[in-house]
Amino acid sequence: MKILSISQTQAADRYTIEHEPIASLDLMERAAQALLVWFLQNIDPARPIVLLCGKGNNGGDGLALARLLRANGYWDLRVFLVDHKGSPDFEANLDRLGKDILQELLQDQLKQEHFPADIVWVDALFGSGLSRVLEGRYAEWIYQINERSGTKVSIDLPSGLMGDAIAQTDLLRVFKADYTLTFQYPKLALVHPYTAALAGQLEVLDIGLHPDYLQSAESSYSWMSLADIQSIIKPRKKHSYKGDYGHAYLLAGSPNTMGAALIAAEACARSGAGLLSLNTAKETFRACNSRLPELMLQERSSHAPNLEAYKAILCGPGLGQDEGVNSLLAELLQNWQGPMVLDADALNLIAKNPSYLEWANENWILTPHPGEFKRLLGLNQLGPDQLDLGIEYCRKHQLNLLLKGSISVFIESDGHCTFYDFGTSALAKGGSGDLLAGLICGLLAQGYTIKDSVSLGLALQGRAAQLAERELGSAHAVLSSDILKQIGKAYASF
Ligand SMILES: NC(=O)C1=CN([C@@H]2O[C@H](COP(=O)(O)OP(=O)(O)OC[C@H]3O[C@@H](n4cnc5c(N)ncnc54)[C@H](OP(=O)(O)O)[C@@H]3O)[C@@H](O)[C@H]2O)[C@@H](O)CC1
Ligand SMILES: Nc1ncnc2c1ncn2[C@@H]1O[C@H](COP(=O)(O)OP(=O)(O)O)[C@@H](O)[C@H]1O
Ligand SMILES: [K+]
Repeated sequence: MKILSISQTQAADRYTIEHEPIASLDLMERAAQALLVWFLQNIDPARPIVLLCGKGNNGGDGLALARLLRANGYWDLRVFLVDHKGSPDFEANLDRLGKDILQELLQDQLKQEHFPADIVWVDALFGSGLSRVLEGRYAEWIYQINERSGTKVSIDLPSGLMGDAIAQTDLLRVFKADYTLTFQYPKLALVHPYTAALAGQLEVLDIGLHPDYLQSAESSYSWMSLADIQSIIKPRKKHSYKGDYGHAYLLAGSPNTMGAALIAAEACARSGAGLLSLNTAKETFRACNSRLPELMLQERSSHAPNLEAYKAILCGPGLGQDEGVNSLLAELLQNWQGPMVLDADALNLIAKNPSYLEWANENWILTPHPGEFKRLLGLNQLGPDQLDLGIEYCRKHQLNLLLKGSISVFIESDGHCTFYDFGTSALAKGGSGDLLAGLICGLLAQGYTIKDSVSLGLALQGRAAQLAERELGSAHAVLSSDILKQIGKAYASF
């Protein structure tokens, strides 16, 4: 799915109004119906709800939702208005709002009143019409609600978040949502690594905007949904042989960090790769054989072996950074032209030796977490321009970057970005990145394209983590070893 700019989003609304055709007010009603469905599925009708409504169409959505909530058994509602005057659709919905719903002008209540701890705050102050950073009373309200407890739900965009002007966003003047219910397409700020956390959990609601507009709109950002994954998976053939599924080669592990290599290796094997060789320190062979007997082990020396037999390579998990490893990595980077995943210490060694990037090509996939990404860019801190810097890096060196995070972004060598929201907080633990790198390498070995390997790798990692979480009862307790065991069920779930 394409991610549209704010001006394209507004054009999509206008196109739908003109070509469906549908009245703007009826489109707002459809949006409010979609919001209502989410509330019915997620919010207990007994909970107290406060809706904060601005004077534009985002506020209009809030008013329409208040009316529908009341009609569906949500009794404890209060509507706070910024103004009684506003956009035509706002005013029409204010007229439609039953007088039995408590309406107040927003003044000092947020500072002075006590609100119950289980309150639901609905943020309908500003959406895609926000044109500048919030100031004065608006900034003050946002600040006060952010300090309050309760569940916070933003309509379309958290107020204060500029949909696609990331550099202009002041992170302290944005409503901090637990959920953002956005219409039809994700907006860049909702998935961008600098601002995504402000949106909480993102839900994309279909409000039936005209598909022709989306088809013709140009965008270099897209959003992958789990529904897109099934078509990527290649079934395993009955009359097949291990040679049909590729031989993966891992340069990973050292005596103190063998776990990372073994997690990556097991993920690689469970992804379906036919054969797997691990080049690692001799002292670790016993541990490797007992943990993963399927492995073929190769003793590490400072020269790369003949690589002809291999289909894909992964370098980095638990590798260490000593001189022997460094020269071995350099030799591999220079000589190997096939698909290759570079993770962990391989990234740290590239950061220390930027001249290695002269050998880069479109078959390289670098998979940094934010710390590694900073090192690759030579920065102390990642700011609002981090995605642009990543795009520039990919174009300059003609390689691919997977920026990992709670939402991950895959940047291709032509600068196109794909965003993925497949994971869970169970993955916020050592080992998850090794597991992902192993999966991607195993998929590359089976002949999946670079993009499909990344997409399917992320989908398997995310779904397997969800399944492990379900089985163990909580994200807290999930280990990479638990996630590895769920890879089969993750495949079956698509
Ligand atoms: N069109 C459709 O069919 C559909 C649209 N939908 C909904 O409409 C939303 C977009 O609505 P919108 O365009 O009316 O803008 P919105 O975000 O409500 O704010 C505009 C108001 O804010 C003001 N303002 C701006 N910045 C400000 C600031 N820093 N500080 C203070 N004020 C500021 C601005 O005033 P001005 O800039 O003129 O001063 C204006 O009064 C979209 O997000 C979705 O929820 C859905 O119903 C689906 C169908
Ligand atoms: N809160 C989260 N939600 C979803 N995915 C997450 C979250 N935290 C981490 N991840 C994923 O877990 C992996 C962590 O990778 P990394 O930091 O390299 O771990 P390690 O080096 O310990 O293996 C990445 O794929 C990242 O996208
Ligand atoms: K909002």
